[in-house]
This record gives sequence, C-alpha cells and structure tokens, in this order.
Amino acid sequence: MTEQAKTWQIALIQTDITLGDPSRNRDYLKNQMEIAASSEVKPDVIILPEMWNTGYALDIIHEIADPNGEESREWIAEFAKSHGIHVVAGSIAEKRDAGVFNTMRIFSASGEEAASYSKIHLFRLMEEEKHLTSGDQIVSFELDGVLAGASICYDIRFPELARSLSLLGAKVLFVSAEWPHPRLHHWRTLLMARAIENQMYVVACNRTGASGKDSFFGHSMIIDPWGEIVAEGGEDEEIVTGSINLSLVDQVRSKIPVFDDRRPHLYKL
Ligand SMILES: NC(=O)CCC(=O)C(=O)O
Repeated sequence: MTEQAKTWQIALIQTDITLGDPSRNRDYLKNQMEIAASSEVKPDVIILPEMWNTGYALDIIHEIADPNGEESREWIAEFAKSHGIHVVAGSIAEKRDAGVFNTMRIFSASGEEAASYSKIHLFRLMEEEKHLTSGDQIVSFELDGVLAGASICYDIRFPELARSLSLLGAKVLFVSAEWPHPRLHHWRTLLMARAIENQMYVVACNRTGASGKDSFFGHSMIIDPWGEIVAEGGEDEEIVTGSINLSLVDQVRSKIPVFDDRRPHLYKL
C-alpha cells in the first residue's frame, strides 16, 4: 500500500491506574488491550496512557519502577507480535543506573521495539523533577513507513518539540498523558494547536480516575491535521477509537504551505 492511501485504525486505551501497583495495572491493561484487539474493526495502532505501571507513586518510585523496562517490554512485544498491532506503549516508570525515567516504548506489529523516548520536560506541579530523571533526546520512529513522533503529557506545552518532530517529517504526534482537572481547556487547546500549526495528526491518550489530590479527566483525542476532532473520549474509562488517513497530512500541507513559508532566520528560539 502506498503511503498516500494509508489509513490507520487507532484504539486509545483510556483507563484508570492503580497507584503503586504495577502487576495489577499490567493485568488490567492487558485485558483492555485484548478487548481492543478483538473489536469488530481491529486496530492498527494501540496507544496507552502515561506512567501506567505505577501512577504517580513518586515516594516509592525507585522501589517499584520496572528495571530497564524489561518486564513491560517482554509482554508488550509479545502482544504486538501475536496480534499484529503496533503498540505505542504509553509510558512507564523505568529504573536505570542513572535514575528513574518516564519512558515511552514503541513496538511495531512484528514485535520489534521501534523506539523509546524518555520524557524531556518534567512537570514540577506533580513533583516529577524531585524523583525522576529527564530524557535528553527527541525521538521519531517509523511504523509502516510513516514517520511519527513521541511525546508525554507536559511536553505538549512546548511547541518546539512538536515543531522539531514535524520538521523531521513526522506526520503523527503520539501523546501519552496523566493530565488532571482543572486544565481540560489547556489539554484540548494545546493538542489542537499542535495539530493545526504542524499540520499533523495528534493522537493523545489520557488516563481517568483519581489519585491523591489529582483527578484525571480522560478526553483522549484524535485530531486531524486541519484541527478537526476525529474522536474524543468522555471522563470515564473507555476505549476511544477512530481512523486516520495519512494522505490528509500532505493535502493540508499543500493547501496552506506553512513549512515553505517559515522564516527561521528571524526566529529567536
Ligand atoms: N503528567 C503531566 O505531565 C501533567 C501535565 C499537566 O497536567 C499540565 O498541565 O501541563
């Protein structure tokens, strides 16, 4: 299939997360992914929320984070391969020698790990910077020959990241999040802005439920490169689905040639 004709059916697993209980979260999520995989219209891509293994159990994060992400990598790669589905595996708390990272891993439908991205902007309002180590790389990856970019939650407040990824050629921005009330307006507006300004699809999966003082509103979204909402979840747990047509990216980019009209020598970044 040429890229021009390519469409992806997407399933966003918008779930609650149990604080500090990786094995319960794994089992629950596995079950949700099985349900998504067996739906009438089989997804090409499944995406999960942020820090789904532990939630923001930051006080004990060094004890419960997945060492090198190994346990999670093993079962997700196996899931991707056995179902023939790409998995943008949200993010997990992952323990390495340098500290605990908030890391997204991406698996192709053959079960290969396509890329991994560790959150580069740590969110002070939830004290990430006190407990986590930030990543130091922007990450793009290819699925079915389509270039996509990785981002995690607070990252969407930094237009430089999505712009850098779109300049690399990314046509889809995947976002995994634990984004709480009362900032629903910011979430929706920022996601829409990233889609419109970069003329790319934005596929964003947020969790539901409550944890400590935070309550998470879901509203996972798929937004097309023209800024139209393809799908949006409510506030409760659900599997949000929608289809994206990658040829729309080129159509929008040729209708309003933003990338040709940029004046980078005038910008101070
Ligand atoms: N987990 C996060 O990065 C939350 C970001 C957030 O809530 C925001 O307002 O930004």
